[in-house]
Amino acid sequence: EPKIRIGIAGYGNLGKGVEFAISQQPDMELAGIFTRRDPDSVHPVGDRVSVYPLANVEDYTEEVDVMILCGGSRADLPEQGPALAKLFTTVDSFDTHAKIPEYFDALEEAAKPAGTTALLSVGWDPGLFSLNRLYGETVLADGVTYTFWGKGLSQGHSDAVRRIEGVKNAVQYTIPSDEAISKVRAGEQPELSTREKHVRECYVVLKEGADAAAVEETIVTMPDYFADYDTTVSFISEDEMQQNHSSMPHGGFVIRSGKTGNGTNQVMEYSLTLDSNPEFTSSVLTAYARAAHRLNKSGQHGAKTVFDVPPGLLSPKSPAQLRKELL
Ligand SMILES: NC(=O)C1=CN([C@@H]2O[C@H](COP(=O)(O)OP(=O)(O)OC[C@H]3O[C@@H](n4cnc5c(N)ncnc54)[C@H](OP(=O)(O)O)[C@@H]3O)[C@@H](O)[C@H]2O)C=CC1
Ligand SMILES: N[C@@H](C[C@H]1CC(C(=O)O)=NO1)C(=O)O
Repeated sequence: EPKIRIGIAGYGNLGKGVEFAISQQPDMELAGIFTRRDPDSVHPVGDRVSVYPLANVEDYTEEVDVMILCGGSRADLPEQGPALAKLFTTVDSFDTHAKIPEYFDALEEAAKPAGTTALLSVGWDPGLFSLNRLYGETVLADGVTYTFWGKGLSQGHSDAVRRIEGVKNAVQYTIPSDEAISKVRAGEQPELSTREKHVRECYVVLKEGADAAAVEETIVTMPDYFADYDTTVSFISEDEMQQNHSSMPHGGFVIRSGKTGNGTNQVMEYSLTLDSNPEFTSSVLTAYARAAHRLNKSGQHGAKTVFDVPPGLLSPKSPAQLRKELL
């Protein structure tokens, strides 16, 4: 079996994580990195990795089996996703939850006629948490589901703030409400609004001469990202950013508490504790790249989500080997 040739579109936290993840896969090789910046300004981990201008990506359709899209969900993927799905089988981590249906349609429109396969919203949320919410609500039909994130750094929210005019650098931490979590764990099945479950803390380095009040207002009112949350914004120096906010831990859990029989209590839980959000997310993207390649080869074209991917396709092991490992 020839190795699956992976391309990376966009070299940031995720792009670097995918480069690491590929090196852990026996059946994959990195065909190249594609960036909108000057390729000479981008320094991969591996010293023999080719870096190309994204503008020339059409020249590489014969060299790449699966392109993993590592751009930002708010400003990059809405344009890059459909454009690249016309050329390649793709996997991305699109996470602007409210816009997933319209993004799905745009990818379907691009991939179907092109005979490519576009796996969208792969990661942990959306992604593995989505799967576990589905398992919970289908297995425990009578019940309630809760998702809590953090305390940790949300890459989607951090990226969204970094794109605001006047912002030089930014990170966003998501903090869950301990009170809400304890009510859920006590089995109280509370009704919780978005605002009652998490608060968001942003740390921002401004560009020279930027208007702090205008940046703060843009953040706290940002639809789909901050408008529904209590959000604080602190302005710090680049030194403070480098000293205090260089690691990207995160995590969280999905919990389904329900009843079976004559009111028997049952609880399902899936949790993550991540020292590196991007490296974990990149590992999910890379496993799903294997599945995307197989789906495409079997004629499954168009847009797909994690709900459409049989789990066995993620594994480098044969179906026969997996069957031996069911228990
Ligand atoms: N579904 C999920 O569970 C998760 C989803 N995500 C998603 O992943 C997205 C990407 O996150 P992340 O990798 O942290 O984003 P980054 O900000 O690190 O990178 C986004 C893009 O910005 C460009 N870039 C990166 N570094 C620089 C730089 N120093 N100067 C200029 N441009 C730069 C790159 O494009 P180029 O190389 O072309 O310049 C890159 O593709 C997030 O927006 C989020 O939506 C993240 C985590 C989990
Ligand atoms: N997509 C998130 C992954 C999780 C984290 C999160 C949040 O903190 O709001 N929501 O979903 C990310 O970009 O890190």
